[in-house]
Amino acid sequence: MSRNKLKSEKPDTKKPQNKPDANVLKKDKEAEVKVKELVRDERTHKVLGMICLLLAVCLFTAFTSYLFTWEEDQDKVFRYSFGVLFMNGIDVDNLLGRFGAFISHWFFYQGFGTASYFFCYLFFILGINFIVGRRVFRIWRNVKHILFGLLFISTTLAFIAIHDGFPWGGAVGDSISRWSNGFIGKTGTALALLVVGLSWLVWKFNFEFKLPERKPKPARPVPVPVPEETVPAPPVTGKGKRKNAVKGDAGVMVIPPAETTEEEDMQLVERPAVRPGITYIPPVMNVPEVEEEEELEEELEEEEEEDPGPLLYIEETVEPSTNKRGKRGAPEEVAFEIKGGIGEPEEDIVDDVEMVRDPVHADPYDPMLDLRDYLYPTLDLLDTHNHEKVVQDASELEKNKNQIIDTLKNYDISIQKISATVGPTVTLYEIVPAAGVRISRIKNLEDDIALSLSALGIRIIAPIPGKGTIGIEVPNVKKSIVSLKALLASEKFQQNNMDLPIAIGKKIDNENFIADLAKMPHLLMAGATGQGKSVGINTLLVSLLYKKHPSQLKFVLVDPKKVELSLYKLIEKHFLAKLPGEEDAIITDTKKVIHTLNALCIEMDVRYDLLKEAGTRNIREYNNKFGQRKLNPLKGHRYLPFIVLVIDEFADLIMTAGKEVEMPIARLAQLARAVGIHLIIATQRPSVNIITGTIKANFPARIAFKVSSKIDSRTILDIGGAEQLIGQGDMLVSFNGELVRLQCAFVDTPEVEKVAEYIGDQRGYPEAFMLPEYVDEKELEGKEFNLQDRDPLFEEAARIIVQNQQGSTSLLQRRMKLGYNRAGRLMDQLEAAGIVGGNMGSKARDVLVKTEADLEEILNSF
Ligand SMILES: Nc1ncnc2c1ncn2[C@@H]1O[C@H](COP(=O)(O)OP(=O)(O)OP(=O)(O)O)[C@@H](O)[C@H]1O
Repeated sequence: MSRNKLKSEKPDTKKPQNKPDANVLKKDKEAEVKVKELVRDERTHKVLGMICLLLAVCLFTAFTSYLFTWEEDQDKVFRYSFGVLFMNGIDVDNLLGRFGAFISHWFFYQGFGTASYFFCYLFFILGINFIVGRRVFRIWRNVKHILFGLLFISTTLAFIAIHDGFPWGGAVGDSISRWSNGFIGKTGTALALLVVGLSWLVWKFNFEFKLPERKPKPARPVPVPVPEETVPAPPVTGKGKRKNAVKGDAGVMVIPPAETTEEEDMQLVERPAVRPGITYIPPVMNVPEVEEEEELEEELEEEEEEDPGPLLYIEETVEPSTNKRGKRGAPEEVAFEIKGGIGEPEEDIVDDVEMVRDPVHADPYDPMLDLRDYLYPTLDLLDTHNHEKVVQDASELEKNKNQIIDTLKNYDISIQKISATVGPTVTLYEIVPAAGVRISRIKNLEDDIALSLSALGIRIIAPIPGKGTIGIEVPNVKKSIVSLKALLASEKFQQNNMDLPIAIGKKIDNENFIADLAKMPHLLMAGATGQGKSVGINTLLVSLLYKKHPSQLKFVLVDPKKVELSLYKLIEKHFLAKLPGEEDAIITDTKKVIHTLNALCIEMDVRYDLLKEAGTRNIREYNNKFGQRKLNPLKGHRYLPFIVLVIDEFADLIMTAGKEVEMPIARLAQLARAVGIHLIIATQRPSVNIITGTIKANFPARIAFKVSSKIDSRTILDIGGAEQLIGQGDMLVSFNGELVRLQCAFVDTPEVEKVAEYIGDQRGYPEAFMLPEYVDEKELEGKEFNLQDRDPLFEEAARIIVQNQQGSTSLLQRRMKLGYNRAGRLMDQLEAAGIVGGNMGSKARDVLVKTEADLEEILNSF
């Protein structure tokens, strides 16, 4: 393996003046990072949690003991005040000794009386939240309740037990009660307390003060065409109500179609959300099965909106309606309220869990919360690589310019104007030929001009697309390195909104070339050995690691050379995907490559099914919808991370496995972009038997490092030129119909190692992302099965297939949560039992049994 070491790394002798300052800054930043890490550290939270719980228990013990010992201890606390804490000779009866006696006296007598127990509760919930690591209790809401409780209960108790020696309401309750007695009298205070207490209960439980409805008299003969009572608004606040809305038919508010008058129709036009005669179904959680719903309720109960799991979803079934009386206010109110809830700051949400649980009020699902503490790698892990500003000798420029002019003159080509753009490794001389000079003439003289300029790597671009000029690229004598760090620090990289941003390199005009791999949508790289391919792959992978969260991206790494990508093993539990049961996430064995590629095809098919069911066209829309909880995880929906497949030495694979590798790659390349699977394929030998027509046709974005022949250049880019590159990361990128010369960004192996370690040291998922199981059809073929040895899930699978009239293995996988192997075996058994037809390749099998009754008959006959 080439260790990607800079060939000419020199110690930096000329340190700039301001260097020490930069170091100071760096250290400060590190210290800050450490403090932040400490504050975010799970263990710090757990320790804090335990301290809070200890405080809660101590206070509870001291308070409870105080109830029985206050008379004995009060004198001593009065007499010695703070001294009671420190004077050894004082005997107190409180279970927590002098501390207990003092603290309880302080809370009860000087504070809030019995309401002080709220403090135990406060420390308890803080402790639980810290220990569990998520907000089991909502602190702000509880603090509001506690404050109210402290004031209300202490005042009420002080008011009731005004003459009792025990400090029921403490000094606070006593003061408020006395002030109120003086202000509005005892009766006024009693009434005020009653009203406040009742108001709180009403606010909390939202009792209905409805007079019993008059039941329609069934015997009454006169037909009433329209019911008198208005349609109640779909419930959004009461818990029970919402539950009603969820459950089955009862939850779906169906308003019978009604005839409208012309006038009403006119109004309806103005309010397009409400049209006559259409059923209105409030946007509720549409859970298919009651058990599932109950499970969901429990989950939500635990979760609240603070930790949004994937279980909350919304089925988009809102349809407009009206009722006869024109009481469109009811449904509209709901819609209005729902909208109002979206985007409200969480802590400001009115104090009712139900509203929060209303699907539309729920927070969007954020996949990043799984690893919420994840820290993106920092730029200081990367090196600057004696990155100097691109400067070129004025004399070199002058010399080249004169030589170009002279050479062209020798061939009777005169020019109007010449200009130069100095890039990191190459300078572009742009020539405007004199009127009447044919461009093809210059093009034909390419080799002669190169010879005359006696420099390697001259590339003539005649004409430069979009300009009427001719370009001559001449390598610089002194080349500068483009460090990946500089690219990643650029605004273009930091601020972009791309799905999979990759920093590739710098153009000749020093503009950073940053592209979206998701748009490419796949990338083919070729280059002779030692020209910068491995560095190129690292550059791409590292730029993705700097921008993506582990929940958003997974790599499938194929490395037949076994050493190039091994560094990434460290991030297995964060960013890598692998086959179930495999030990190594980085695939080096050809057989396993075939399995992995086929597993990716299955993942692609499953994703397509999910997208179809969700009515979305691509992964972005799908994930958005899932994020808004509109897709039911119980139906197999899940957040889909992007998957980037990287194959480092494609030629090796094709040589050993041929079609078996080519077929799935071609399938993936053709279809996988919409479902977020993207391919980066690199090869040393870009010959036609390796980069076949099918592969080429599906890889519109291609990168060529220096190759050994013009033919190779044509194979990869469809045009010559790559053979004239100068190596060391000099590349041509063909993307969006344009051919651009770039200097690839450089990232050294130790830097990649540091980034991988930085990520690997953090908490990851329990294991790598699992790809679907793949079983070789050939291995299954010819295996007769005895119907007596049916899979225990056979009957369930048969019912699912017949109910859905769809003979698809992925349906079984999703519905029954099975691996591909088992679902495939089940399908074969169903075929043997005559329930489904034969395998039809990528299409679903025919379902031969049409009704469930027929199926039951078959099942009973076994
Ligand atoms: N972008 C770059 N900027 C500067 N130097 C580079 C760049 N890319 C590569 N190099 C130099 O070229 C050397 C070889 O690069 P690299 O290992 O990527 O080649 P390769 O094509 O992967 O070779 P092989 O196929 O034999 O592994 C590196 O060690 C480095 O010194």
